Amino acid sequence: MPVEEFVAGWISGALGLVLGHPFDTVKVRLQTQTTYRGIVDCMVKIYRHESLLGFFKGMSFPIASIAVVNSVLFGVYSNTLLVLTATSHQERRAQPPSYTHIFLAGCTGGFLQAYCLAPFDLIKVRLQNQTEPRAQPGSPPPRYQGPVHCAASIFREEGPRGLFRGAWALTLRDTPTMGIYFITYEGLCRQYTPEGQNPNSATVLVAGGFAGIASWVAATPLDVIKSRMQMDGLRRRAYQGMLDCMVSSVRQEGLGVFFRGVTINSARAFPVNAVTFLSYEYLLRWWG
Ligand SMILES: C[N+](C)(C)CCCC[C@H](N)C(=O)O
Repeated sequence: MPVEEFVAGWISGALGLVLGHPFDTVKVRLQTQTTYRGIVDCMVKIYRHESLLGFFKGMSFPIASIAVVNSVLFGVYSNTLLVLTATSHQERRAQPPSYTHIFLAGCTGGFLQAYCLAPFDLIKVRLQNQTEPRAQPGSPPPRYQGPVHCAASIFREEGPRGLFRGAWALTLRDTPTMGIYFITYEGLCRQYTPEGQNPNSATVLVAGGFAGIASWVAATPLDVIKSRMQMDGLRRRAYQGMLDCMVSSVRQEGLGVFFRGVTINSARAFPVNAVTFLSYEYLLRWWG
């Protein structure tokens, strides 16, 4: 099994992640809290109240986990294509796989990475939602002091299954939308590249950026439900399950609730995924 794809997936994922984390914090807050009037209001409040560091809450864990998550995604994607089409990464420019195969490989990668991502994503969301400023003498400490403390507290208070809260919603969110992700990327690359050649950097950046946007727009409704399920169970359970969460969110906030955070998600998705695909492609060409 070729391993370069796993390593390239890891490095490219980490580069994209740091760039996108501040957007991600704003997104999670807009989706789960009602105190902010919009993107700008949320940014100003985070900055005033928590300083620049507020934007980077919950980042250390994703950085550690992206090694597993993004390498599973890209590694499984590429190796599934190898099984389906019997072509290696190097051969795929000359013999491009069909869109059905690309979609299936993307869904497989998305499905498997969702399980690795679930506990890390839960901890990220819980930490991002702590609005307390940095510890000051005399002020009560925040509920979770850091990722490890957060994981241990969830384990203690909500049991081992608590670490997988929201995992179902996450899997449903990622399986089809990772198919969309790779189809959009390949489709745009093929559109702007003469047959048999490698796409140039500008094409890779733009195709990667739009792949990120397309898959995130499709993923946003379940992303909102996922974040809410993850925050549930902190004090008392508000939702009986995913369906109940959907129904009561729509009842209280209208259908628009499914698109909370879509603007900020797209603004984040373009640079993050442009950088992810560019570094992925170049690392593989460089090794290959
Ligand atoms: C499938 N879904 C839309 C959830 C994600 C697609 C892009 C994944 C990328 N690592 C990012 O963080 O943007």
